[in-house]
Amino acid sequence: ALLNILHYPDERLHTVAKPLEVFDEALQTQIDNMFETMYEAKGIGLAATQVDFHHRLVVMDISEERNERRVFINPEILQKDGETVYEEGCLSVPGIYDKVTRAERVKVRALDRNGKPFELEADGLLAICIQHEIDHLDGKVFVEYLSQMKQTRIKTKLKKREKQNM
Ligand SMILES: O=C(O)C[C@@H](Cc1ccccc1)C(=O)SCC(=O)c1ccccc1
Ligand SMILES: [Zn+2]
Repeated sequence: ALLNILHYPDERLHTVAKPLEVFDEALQTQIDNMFETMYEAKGIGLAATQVDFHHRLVVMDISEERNERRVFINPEILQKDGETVYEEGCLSVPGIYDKVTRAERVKVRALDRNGKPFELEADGLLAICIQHEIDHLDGKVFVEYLSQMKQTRIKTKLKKREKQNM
């Protein structure tokens, strides 16, 4: 089922997600609904926070063919190195793209959808996306890296658009 994606500056996007402890059928449904929502919204990642589910769960597919599903549960970044700048977007901040500086490579440990631990060394867009999604789980949206002036302009712009769409 398609889930509703929260739009910035919705306060719920600043919630810090709790670790996932229960691996039941409901979780599998939540994961499948998040993939369906991410693909429909043409995203390459989606954090549970964005669909108002405040547990540490991220789905991702950065492949061109849209057929390489990745699930990260209770993800932790073990190592960061290098620095890279990328023009990011966010499904919770539609139509806004801006440059963000992040670590070029990350080593991440997480659980897969069956609760099995794994470690991954990532670079490129995968590393950027992992950092962007874990920020969401920590209640952080990429626009918060931009200047105050830009953040104010973005809030005003999105507020106006929300009012028009009422
Ligand atoms: O809001 C999200 O978490 C999804 C977000 C993930 C992301 C995109 C680009 C850089 C970092 C993280 C998106 O998928 S936004 C969709 C989009 O604009 C985009 C898609 C592919 C590459 C770049 C941007
Ligand atoms: Zn985002």
